[in-house]
Formats: sequence, structure tokens, C-alpha cells
Amino acid sequence: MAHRFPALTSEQKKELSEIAQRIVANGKGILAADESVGTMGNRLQRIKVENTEENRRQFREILFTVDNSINQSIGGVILFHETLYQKDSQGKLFRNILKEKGIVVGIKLDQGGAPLAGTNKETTIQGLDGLSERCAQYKKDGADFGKWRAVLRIDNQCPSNLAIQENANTLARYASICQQNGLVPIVEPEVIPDGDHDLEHCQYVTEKVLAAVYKALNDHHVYLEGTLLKPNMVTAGHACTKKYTPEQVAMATVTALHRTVPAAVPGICFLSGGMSEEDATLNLNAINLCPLPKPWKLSFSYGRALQASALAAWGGKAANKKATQEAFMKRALANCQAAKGQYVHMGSSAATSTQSLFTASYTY
Ligand SMILES: O=P(O)(O)OC[C@@]1(O)O[C@H](CO)[C@@H](O)[C@@H]1O
Repeated sequence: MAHRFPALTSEQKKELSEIAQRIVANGKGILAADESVGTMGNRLQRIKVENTEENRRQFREILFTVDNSINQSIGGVILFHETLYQKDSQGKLFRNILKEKGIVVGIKLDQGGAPLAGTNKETTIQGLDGLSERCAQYKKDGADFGKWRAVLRIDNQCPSNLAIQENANTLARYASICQQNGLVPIVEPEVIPDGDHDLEHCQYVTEKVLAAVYKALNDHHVYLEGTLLKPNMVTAGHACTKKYTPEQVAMATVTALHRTVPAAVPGICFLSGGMSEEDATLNLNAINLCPLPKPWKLSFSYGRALQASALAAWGGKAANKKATQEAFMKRALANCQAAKGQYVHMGSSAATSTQSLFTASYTY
């Protein structure tokens, strides 16, 4: 089996690995601001704000026009299609505002779930048709990385071998297409926290899922140095009665990663999966202090855990811009410290930051 048909040139590889490394340099992580219109609607409903394009734009303008020093903790921002083409109130494209801060722009590429017949309500993810053309256009329009989220569930007969293989293969096909178009693929196989399973069960499943994903990435000739992984942390199910410390979560998470993720992968940016802002930060900090070998950067790509207190501070009112930006900056800084294992929890936290952000059967 000779290596006769290289997938990428050395220039393409260089570009991809440089983008991936920039995003996770020096404790930086990712702001996942790629909520679809429906998901953003759920977030806005919580603060009693109508889900209009203008309200979505206004909130995102406040986040993206935060002080330039945000570029010390945020290396990349994932956008939804609508947001990539939106402008601030002065008429400047959001993507240019981010780029001028030195932040890498990313784009959500998956297009929602479809049922896998004959399984216990498992899904695969759609969006491969026309993906190459979409990637080429997004690259022209300033995006340098993509994101694709696959969902695996722990339940009776779940995840099935079919769901694991199908989602691994789809993620790998997506990653290959991204790389052909100069986008770093963020590979996101999320084992969702619904259920009453314990930590050990989540670790077992997460290992099986990640092992299948890296086999598929290899089969599809994906250049690992030009990818980022966005996994769940290994946690007990949301309804599990046994509680675990951040150190236990960290040990289970790093063990699972150490067994399955090649050292060539430059960075692993966890999703927050409904954890409270503070738990997401404390767990990330413990992960970075875990005494196991950690050949990759271990950072964050949080949606809810970076935006919950900012959303609450905003409440749909322009007058709350300063408080909103302060709340966002605070979480970004805390997570950047956690990505270096340097986060020190300062006693009492604002109520919002310790509130669970879990939503059952979270769809996007
Ligand atoms: O679990 P979190 O950290 O809130 O969000 C993880 C995530 O994959 O799901 C969201 C909805 O699509 C995205 O905004 C984000 O990228």
C-alpha cells in the first residue's frame, strides 16, 4: 500500500497547521457563537428577548466589539452563516472586526441531524452534499476553520455500533473536505450528558467514540496536525446521583484522550455541554493539572459557558453593553487561565455563573 496520491501539498499542510496552532496558542480558546437561529431563540427566550435577526445581531455586536485585549484569551470565534455576513452598527462586517483583533474566524458547517432507522432514536448529521462548494465560498469570505458536531447518546443500546461508525465516517469526510478547501476542521463528536450513567460508563463510551473517529480520520487521509478536536469532557450523566470532583472528571477525561487521540493533534477544545460557567472552568483547570502525559493543548470551545452571564447582564438592553462585555471578558479570562492550569476560584461567584446550563435532549 504505497503513498502515491498525497491528499495535500506541503504548502496546504503548513497553512492548516499554522491556523490550528494560532487558535490554541498560549491558553487561548474558542468562543462558540455559532448557535443556529432556533438555538439562539432558546437562549433569548430565557432572558425574555424576542428572537429577531436584529436582536441576535445586537448581542453579537456587543460580544465582538469587546476590548481588543480579548485576543489574549480568545483565539477563534465560530459563527453561524447569518453572523458571518452581519455588520456592526457602523456598517463594518463582524468578521473584519474579529480579524483585526487577530482572532481566527470559523463557520458552523453541519446542517442538523437525521434519524438512523432501526436504532433507539440515534442520528447522523447532514451537510455533506455541496460541502466543498460551501467551504470554498466561506474561505473566500474570510473563514479559516469549520465546525461539525455529531451527537452520540448513552442509553439502552446506545450508542450503537452503527451510530458510532456512521458519525465517525461523516466527521472524517467533512474534515477531509474542509482541508481540501483550506479550512481547519474542528471535529466534534459529542457524547451528550443526558442520562443517569456514571463517570466510568461515560469514559468507556467516549473512548469507543474517539477511537472510531481517529480510525476514520486516518482512513480519509486527514492531516491531523491541521485539525482540532472538540470533545465532551468525561462526566457522569446529568441525572446520576453520584457526584464527582473536578479532579475525578479530569482523570477520566485525560485517560480517555490519552488512550485514543494521537499526539499529532495540536489542540483539544472542550465543549461545555450544559455545565455551569464555573464548573466548565474548574474542570478545565483540573484537566490541565492532571498528572498524566498531555501532548496536546487542552483548551475550550464554549458556547453556553462563555455567554450565559453575558446574556443575563445584557437582557436585551443597549444600556447594559458595558456590564455584558465585562461578564464575557471575565469568563474568557478565567478559561484562559484554566487552559494553563492557573485558574484560582475567588470564593463567591455570581449566581449566573454557577447555574446549570443543561437542557435535556439538546438539539441545535
Ligand atoms: O455545549 P456548548 O459549549 O454550549 O456548545 C457547544 C456547541 O457545539 O453547541 C452549540 C450549539 O450549536 C454551539 O454553539 C457550540 O459550538
